[in-house]
Amino acid sequence: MYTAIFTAIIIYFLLVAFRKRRELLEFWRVRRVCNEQFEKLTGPPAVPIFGSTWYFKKDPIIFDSSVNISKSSQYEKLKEWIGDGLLISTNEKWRSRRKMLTQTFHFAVLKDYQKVFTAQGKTLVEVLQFRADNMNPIDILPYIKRCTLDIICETAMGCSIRCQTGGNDGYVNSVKRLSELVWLYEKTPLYWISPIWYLSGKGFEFDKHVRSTTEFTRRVIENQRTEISRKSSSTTTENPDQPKKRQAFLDFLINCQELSDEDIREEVDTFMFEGHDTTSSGITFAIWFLGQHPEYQRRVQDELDDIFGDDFERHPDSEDLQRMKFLEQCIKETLRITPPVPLISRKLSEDVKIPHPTKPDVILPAGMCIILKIVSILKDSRFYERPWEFYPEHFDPERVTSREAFAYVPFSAGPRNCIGQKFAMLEEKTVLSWIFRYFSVTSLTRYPDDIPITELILKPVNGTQVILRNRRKL
Ligand code: HEM
Repeated sequence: MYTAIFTAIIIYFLLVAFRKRRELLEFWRVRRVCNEQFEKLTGPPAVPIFGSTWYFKKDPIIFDSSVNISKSSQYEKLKEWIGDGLLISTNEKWRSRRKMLTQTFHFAVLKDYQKVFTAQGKTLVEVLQFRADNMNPIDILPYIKRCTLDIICETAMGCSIRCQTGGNDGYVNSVKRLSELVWLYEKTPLYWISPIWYLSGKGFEFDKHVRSTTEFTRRVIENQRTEISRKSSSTTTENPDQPKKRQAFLDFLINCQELSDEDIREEVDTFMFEGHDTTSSGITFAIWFLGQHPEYQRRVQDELDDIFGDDFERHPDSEDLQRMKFLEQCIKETLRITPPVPLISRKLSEDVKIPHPTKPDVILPAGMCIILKIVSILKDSRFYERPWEFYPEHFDPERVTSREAFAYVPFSAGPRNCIGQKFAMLEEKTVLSWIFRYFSVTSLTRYPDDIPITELILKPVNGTQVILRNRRKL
């Protein structure tokens, strides 16, 4: 019996090795070159440490390379869900999509999205009002997450799933569970063996959620196509008195006509993934930090009171948002200490030469996967005088102008930087302005005691327990 099981396992591994023979040969070649190169470096032989990631900024290098733009195998599981869209694709496909999609973040389009941020931010504070003035703390993260999900659904797909007020739990839970399962897969090498992934039940669960989210997106695309063609064949002229419907990201993709439904599905799901967990982490950490620093919170509230007085209903417009300068500094400082995307990785398409200060150059060979540790770059004491503290003064205008551009990379940098960074900053500013107009916040846990942990997106290990007090007399 045992011999049979053992033989079956051996046969399975031999078959896998045969199917993957090219990858294995490539792996041994890269490993041999790396070992030769690493011998030139100081440090324990088994753990080659490349000095500081600062090397990657200099000369050849990775961030601003227009050649080394391919993502590593770490993104493969994610690909089964979001497909080969802008985040994962490479070479010509990525270049043409990037050019096309850049238009959807044009200033005029962002202005339309801004209306969604404002409306959903207002719903958030209305929901939270029922939890304020209560001595029991709440974990703020799930509330913010539902708000950012509502925002991304409406801006990306033009449909409202109203999860802040209890709607469409199925889709929301699937998106949440998929992010968890992708991370679990990445950090557990045993799950990379397909039978173990499926025998554990996780594989089937993952496939089920992939089916349900992608079917949801496909249905929305189909409905939107029908709506667009109904309108174009309709003979009735538009009523000029009726407000014009906002264009969603999806409308733009459908109107492009170069993309198939599956191409559109990939891009919409990529935006759904990249565009809500990241901003919910950024907003939550900002609330948490300001709740630990009453002096900075007071400054933010003074700035907001200067803009809105005691009017709690007025929606912020672009001019108001531009005036929230100190709030912006706090958002940037939060993204510095706790960057929602702490690590990114690349598979090198060509050799990269790294000049070594005392020894011959080090060569990172083509084919090697490297990790860029954004979270460490942002704590470099050469550029931040208090690297481990929440200190929004790091973003005083005179300090910013004297700093190297590549020292601040929460949105990555170079050609593969985050296409949604302006969207994200506007969204964070709008939602946070509602929160601090309505509430004073006290955080019950402190940084660094409550350690931010790396999942796909950074999160505080014990959640974000806060107490909210209404600033408005009800
Ligand atoms: C605070 C919020 C955000 C942070 C910190 C962030 C950070 C990043 C980072 C570090 C990358 C590079 C990833 C890599 O190289 O693997 C990236 C790429 C990307 N982000 Fe964001 N992001 C944020 C919000 C958003 C939003 C709101 C959207 C969409 C609405 C978005 C869409 C994308 C896309 C599509 C890419 C791939 C771009 C490409 O490869 O050309 N992100 N983001």
